[in-house]
Amino acid sequence: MSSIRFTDVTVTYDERTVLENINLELHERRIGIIGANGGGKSTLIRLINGLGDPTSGTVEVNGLDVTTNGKEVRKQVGFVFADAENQIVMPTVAEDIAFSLRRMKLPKVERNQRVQHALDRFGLGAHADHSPHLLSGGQKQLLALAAVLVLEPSIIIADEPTTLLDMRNRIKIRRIFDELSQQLIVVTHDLDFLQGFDRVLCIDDKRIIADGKPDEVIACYTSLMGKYPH
Ligand SMILES: Nc1ncnc2c1ncn2[C@@H]1O[C@H](COP(=O)(O)OP(=O)(O)OP(=O)(O)O)[C@@H](O)[C@H]1O
Repeated sequence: MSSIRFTDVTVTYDERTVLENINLELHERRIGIIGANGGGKSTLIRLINGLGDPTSGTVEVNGLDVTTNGKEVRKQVGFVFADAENQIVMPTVAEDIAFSLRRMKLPKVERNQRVQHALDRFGLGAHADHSPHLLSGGQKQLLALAAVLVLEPSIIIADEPTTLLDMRNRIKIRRIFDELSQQLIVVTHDLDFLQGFDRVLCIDDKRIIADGKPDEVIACYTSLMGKYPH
């Protein structure tokens, strides 16, 4: 299993500290991250593939410092954005999935097979030749996941991957996630989705305030939410 290590990580934007002195080792296969809006969840996961740099401290992925080895780390870490629209680069759904495979320089036959498998797996086959921009919000979310999973990265990070999905697709994504052998880190407000995960972290006020099995961390988060004024 892959390994991610945060050592004394602080992130400050315009003199406002968003994460403070985070020390963390992530080895488990399925890890969830929850917490209040604006708490620093996306900031934390973006550090794992160098989408942001720590203001101080280090983040390592499989022994590589992310700040100095960004390119190598990004080959190992697939990132699914919360706004799937950000990930669309090609004129058709099939080409969009194929695009991410280009840099792997696979033989054409294998590339086509992988694209077809991804289209089938995510129920997008009927839309293969359509413009991704014409897909529904949930279908775009499925496409964004497909385009990352097709690369088979050793770590997959997904920022709120189920927000726009109907129940059927949510169950489908959960099943796909359960079948993955890779390490998976999911930021979500969908607490039920985390049942059965190996570890959940709750982030609030710059720090990790709970870290453990889903039930105990969700209980902590629920009680925290109750303390906010309505
Ligand atoms: N590039 C940036 N420049 C300035 N401030 C930023 C930047 N990125 C994030 N922030 C701020 O950092 C704080 C944490 O944002 P972040 O997106 O990490 O929170 P989050 O826990 O993922 O929130 P949500 O649940 O709403 O998605 C927010 O107050 C946000 O405004």
